[in-house]
Amino acid sequence: MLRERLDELLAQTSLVVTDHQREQLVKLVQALDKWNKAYNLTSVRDPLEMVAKHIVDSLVVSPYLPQGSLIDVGTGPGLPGLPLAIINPDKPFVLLDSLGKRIRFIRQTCHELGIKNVTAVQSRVEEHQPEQPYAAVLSRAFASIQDMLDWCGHLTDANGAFLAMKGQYPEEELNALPKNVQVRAVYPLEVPGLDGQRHLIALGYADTV
Ligand SMILES: C[S@@+](CC[C@H](N)C(=O)[O-])C[C@H]1O[C@@H](n2cnc3c(N)ncnc32)[C@H](O)[C@@H]1O
Repeated sequence: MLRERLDELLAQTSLVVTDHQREQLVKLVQALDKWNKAYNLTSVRDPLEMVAKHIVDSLVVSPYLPQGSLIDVGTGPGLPGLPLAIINPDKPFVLLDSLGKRIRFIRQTCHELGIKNVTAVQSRVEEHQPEQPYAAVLSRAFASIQDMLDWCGHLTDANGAFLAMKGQYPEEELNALPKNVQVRAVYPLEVPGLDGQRHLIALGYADTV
């Protein structure tokens, strides 16, 4: 059932996802379902619903990821980072959350699914000191855009991007940003299986580009 639902939804996108990656994505849903009972990882309880709400909703961001390393801040149980890492196995991902049980879930799942391009970090984002600046800082359901910029500014450099996944177009949030913040792009996202609007907002600092 899970595999059929995943195939049905992916067929409505232009994403290229191999058979092996589809198997890993299904196993990720099964792991979320299993661990959710003890670890309360997500309020979505029905694994079939997770396919659209968590897996495909994460994957649709893939075409907009830049070259280089990415950090998913406030990743929770690895969303959107784990699905994206599965379909981009050559791209390095850091998945960061302050809650230990979520990071334990990510590490165990990477081990069981053979995911090699993920480093899971337990830390408050404000305290995380990267060895190298990340090419992009990504988040879903993490914070307001202003808070994301305030808390994550040290994670990237002049060329870096902030990629915020949002539902409705966040007009008020964007209008309230200071002048040195540049909205570089707004991508409306189509998520098969989900009603309602989804947007990816790409931001940077205007005086550093
Ligand atoms: C609403 S959840 C979203 C999880 C996931 N991104 C998703 O879309 O399902 C927000 C997550 O951000 C984490 N978080 C909140 N503030 C944080 C901080 N300052 N540093 C690191 N993680 C934080 C929480 O522990 C939580 O797992």
